[in-house]
Amino acid sequence: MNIRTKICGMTRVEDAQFAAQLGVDAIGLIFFAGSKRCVTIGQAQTIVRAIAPFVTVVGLFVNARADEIEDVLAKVPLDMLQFHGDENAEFCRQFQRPYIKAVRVQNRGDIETAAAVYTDARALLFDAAVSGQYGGTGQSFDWQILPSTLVRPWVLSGGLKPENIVSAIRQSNALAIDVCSGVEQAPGVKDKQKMQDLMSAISIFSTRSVDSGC
Ligand SMILES: O=C(O)c1ccccc1N[C@@H]1O[C@H](COP(=O)(O)O)[C@@H](O)[C@H]1O
Repeated sequence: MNIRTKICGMTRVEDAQFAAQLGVDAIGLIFFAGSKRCVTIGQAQTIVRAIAPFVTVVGLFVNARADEIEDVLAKVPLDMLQFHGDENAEFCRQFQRPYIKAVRVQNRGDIETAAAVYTDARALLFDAAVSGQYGGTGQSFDWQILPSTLVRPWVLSGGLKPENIVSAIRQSNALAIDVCSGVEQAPGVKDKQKMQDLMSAISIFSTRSVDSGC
């Protein structure tokens, strides 16, 4: 089992490049003015140009207008969209891009409802529910609330950090994680050591072999 990993809220080229070198599967760029990690189109273009191909670039939006998202898509080559607000399925599916829908989890019903509604989402992303905030809170939720089987691919998120990631994966059986504030030294400024510690911690789940034998 290899844990698919996204590190979100990149604002600096050096952080995105370092994450890519560590082997993350995806980086997230936040286009939401309410976030301390919000990037301009110019910043996003610079980051995307600087990272290696085959690292998925995810654009995160919160209740943006469709024309705002189209404008970003016309200028920044995003591979995937992440909707972290109150967007409905019809809205999410209009952009001809795979999308992730964030669900702020309070109870198991939230998960079941989202799975029934966002039927074409590439994945659901389960985050903590914090009153008045959409995400990036550093808060986790009760991982044991997650059902043992779920028909849709899903991503574990919310308050994940090097210190709790192994326990989070063990308790939730997550195959994919999204980490933002837990690997920062300040909002939008990633911490190299924390990113390294995170990737090192999840490497215990890796089944990738470096055996060069034929
Ligand atoms: O990070 C933000 O500023 C943010 C703002 C608004 C919506 C989502 C945001 N980030 C996403 O929130 C989750 C959890 O973040 P954290 O690890 O608890 O800090 C994650 O998916 C981020 O992509």
